[in-house]
Amino acid sequence: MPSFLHGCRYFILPLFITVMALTFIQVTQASWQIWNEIIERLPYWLLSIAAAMALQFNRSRLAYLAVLILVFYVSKQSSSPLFTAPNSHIDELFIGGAMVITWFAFIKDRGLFSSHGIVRTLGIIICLGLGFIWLAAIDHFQADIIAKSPVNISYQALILVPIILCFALVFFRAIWRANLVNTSILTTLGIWLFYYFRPDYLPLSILLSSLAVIYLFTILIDSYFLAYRDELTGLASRRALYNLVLSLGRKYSVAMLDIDHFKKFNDTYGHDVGDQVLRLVAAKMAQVSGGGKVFRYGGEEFTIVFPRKDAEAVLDDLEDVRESIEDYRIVLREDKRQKNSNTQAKAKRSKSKTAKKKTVSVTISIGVAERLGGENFDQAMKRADQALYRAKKKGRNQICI
Ligand SMILES: Nc1nc2c(ncn2[C@@H]2O[C@H](COP(=O)(O)OP(=O)(O)OP(=O)(O)O)[C@@H](O)[C@H]2O)c(=O)[nH]1
Repeated sequence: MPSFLHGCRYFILPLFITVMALTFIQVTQASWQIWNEIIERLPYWLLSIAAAMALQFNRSRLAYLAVLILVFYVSKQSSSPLFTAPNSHIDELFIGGAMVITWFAFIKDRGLFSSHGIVRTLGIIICLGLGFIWLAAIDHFQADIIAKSPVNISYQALILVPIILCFALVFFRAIWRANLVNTSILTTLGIWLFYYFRPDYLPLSILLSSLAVIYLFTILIDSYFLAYRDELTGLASRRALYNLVLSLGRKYSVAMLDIDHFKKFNDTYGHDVGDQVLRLVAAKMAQVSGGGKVFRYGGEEFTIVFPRKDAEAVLDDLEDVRESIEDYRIVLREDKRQKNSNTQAKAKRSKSKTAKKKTVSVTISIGVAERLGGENFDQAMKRADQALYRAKKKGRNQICI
């Protein structure tokens, strides 16, 4: 389960913005009616661009959804019998569509032009088919169900059953795995169902164009994070550091931080525990005071840049970081293989849970340097690196200028 902040960023905020934007568009309807002709064409362009971008950035689920929605829009706009025929099965189409969207919430992004592509196409056909089967079953057993049900159950309520189920599944998935793609898929289902229940609230062209814009934003923001965030620790990456350098003034300090004896630590506890420790140490560093900006430079090395500060001024902030890491007792997570062992072992473990909880700790060494007149960032960083080397030489777990 993601943290509250993570959930706000990837789930609550995007949904809130979407609802506010659609409400705003609805309220200001009168002012954009004159653009209707252009607005009706927007979904063709935006959905095609979203599909192409999603494909380019390996977001195949969004690519599929964009194409399916585009086909749906074409069918709604077209007068050809090929497209108007499904419109007489609107309930089936909406239930099937809801199932397709739900299925996409649970599968992974995979190459479109591979065996996965065939499986996904088959899945779409099956989900759409299930919509038809469900309604045929309702038609067939309706009388029986209504007669045997202890509560008064209507035809509409029976249609709602799979829709509510789909929505609940996608909703909880989006909370559990809070990321922009899952939130986009939830929004797709929300808009899909909203159009089914309230088709007159907003034109379809507006709803689908909004979806395309949401997909484009998702791809854009995801790509930004991919380029500028370190995946393991969630800190800004080295590329982001060099981006910051472009906007640094003349006065700043740079600190290089390195976990002590991390090779030994990895060798003793394994690489997975090493990763876990890297994440926790990074989280402690991210709390640095004094306006420091933290980056994962690479491996077990981190960089903190303090704009507009000299080295003396940041010593206390860095000392706080060093101490907080030294004092931090890291509780090791259970090994997955251990978790799967038999129930007897589990019972034994739970009995001595608190007693046997394994904790480890690490220390860091820090080298810090302020920019001297005429120096560029690399030169200042090199001196911070030399200071770090001195801190290691002097016995580690300390700061050197
Ligand atoms: N678990 C894990 N280990 C990493 C990662 N990146 C680098 N390492 C390990 O970090 C260790 C760095 O070791 P060294 O550079 O020899 O330094 P050290 O053992 O920390 O010793 P000192 O720096 O001299 O205190 C290597 O064993 C790398 O494999 C990572 O992403 N995850």
